[in-house]
Amino acid sequence: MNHQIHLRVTATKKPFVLSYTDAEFCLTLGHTTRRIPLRQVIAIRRDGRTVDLSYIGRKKNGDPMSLTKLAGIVEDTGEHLEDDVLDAWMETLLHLSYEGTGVKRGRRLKVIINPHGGTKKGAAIFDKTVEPILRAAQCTLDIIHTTRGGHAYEIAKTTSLDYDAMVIVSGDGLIHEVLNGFAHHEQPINALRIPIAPIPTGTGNGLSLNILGMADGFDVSAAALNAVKGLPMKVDVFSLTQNSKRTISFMSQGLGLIADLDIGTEHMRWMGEARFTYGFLRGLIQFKPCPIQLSYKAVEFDKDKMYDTLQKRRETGKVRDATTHESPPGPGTDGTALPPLRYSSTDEEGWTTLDKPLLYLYAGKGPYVGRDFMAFPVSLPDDGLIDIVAQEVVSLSFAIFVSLTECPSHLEVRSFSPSAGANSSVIYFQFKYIKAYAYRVKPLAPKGNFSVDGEVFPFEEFQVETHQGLATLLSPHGYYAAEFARRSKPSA
Ligand SMILES: Nc1ncnc2c1ncn2[C@@H]1O[C@H](COP(=O)(O)OP(=O)(O)OP(=O)(O)O)[C@@H](O)[C@H]1O
Repeated sequence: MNHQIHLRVTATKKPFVLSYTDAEFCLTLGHTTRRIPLRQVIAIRRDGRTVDLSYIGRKKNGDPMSLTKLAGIVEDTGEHLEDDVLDAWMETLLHLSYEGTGVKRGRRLKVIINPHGGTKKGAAIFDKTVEPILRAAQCTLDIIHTTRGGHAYEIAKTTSLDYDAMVIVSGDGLIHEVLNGFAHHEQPINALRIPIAPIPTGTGNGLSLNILGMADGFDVSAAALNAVKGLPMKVDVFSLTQNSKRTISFMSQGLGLIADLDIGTEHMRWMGEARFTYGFLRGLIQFKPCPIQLSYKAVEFDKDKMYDTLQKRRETGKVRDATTHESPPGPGTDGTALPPLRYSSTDEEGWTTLDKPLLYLYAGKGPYVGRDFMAFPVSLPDDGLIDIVAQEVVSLSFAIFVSLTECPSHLEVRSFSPSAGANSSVIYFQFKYIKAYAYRVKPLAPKGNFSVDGEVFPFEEFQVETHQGLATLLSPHGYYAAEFARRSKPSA
């Protein structure tokens, strides 16, 4: 169909000319044309000859995304545009914008809002910015505000399974609760198939950064668009077993300096992100080895191979044709139980034990664990592996030297990460970077900090193993959006 519509919006001297191709919606006024990817068009409807169009876009490059609603009266230029032709034109536009990109129209969404997350603005941000987008896209909303810690866990545990996605208006803490609620659902496998779409209003919004990338990771309109138009992306999660209790972790487990940064500076929240810089410097001065023994069932140590696999995944991994989240259950599961654990705490075959003292241990999934902190740069959503970063004490001074020379402008915690920020790649240095099926930690001292997805856990023996593709996220890309460039190895 090759029609154009002339739409006179109040106060414009000339009518807008609306047209589209298979990929873009074009909005022309005079000599200026705005091109909007069809993925960003969320609604068009008419009442008589008045047409309303809604899309998510940026006012200018570099601006955050926002909802634009354009309403005007269709004008005939020469030949009369019949109503049925106009309807067919609009329907084709909607079809290309939804089904054409593999997305069902008018999703049924469960929305969980934590009014206490981050700066406590989640509810207001939802009302002002997110809900208008979801409503404009004619989604059906079932909205609930949490009233206490643990509430999101209970909601997820008992949720009906017929939602197209669960929209979490909060930070990573609530995602952790929801995934654990799903894991305790009477049909855990089916519950974990409900895709999660985070709206970043917490303190730590690592998942949103990984899904949307650094530019849009904190943009609530981009996140709302993802809830409307994102495609299901399978993602691995971990079972963490400690004292016979099994917890689902989706992002990270940290011990030593890394955990001290988060947990050990809780009382300094008033400092904002500066508390991490403070914690890092304090950790350096204290230079405390982390009293643990690490064992792992490794799959890959070669960082070049990891990088190449990452690139290949990004080139070929775009998810298409994923209108539902109903992939078959994994082997041996009928949806009524979590997959059984593959490794016992005494399993030794194929396991390696590291006998060197560590400054910290950080393991997880998803490149970013927080703003500008790319802990696991070559992490893949669904390789069935956990990325483990272990910093040996012996190489500390070299690591600091390298970190600081790589990122002279970032004299803070992010510089100390195995890979820091969007443009650096420090993984070639003295950090041990391992991809593994599983790992276990035995504390060698009674006291220490241990954080799981940012939450405090007891400093006691634990074991972690991966479950490939067990959970589901909504994603615009089908891969983690974090940009990561390899640099050449430093000369010895
Ligand atoms: N209504 C509520 N009142 C108090 N705490 C709540 C409420 N709802 C959820 N919580 C708690 O808020 C925490 C999660 O917050 P969020 O998801 O924003 O993660 P976060 O960014 O890591 O947290 P925070 O902003 O608190 O640091 C969880 O510990 C959860 O139990």
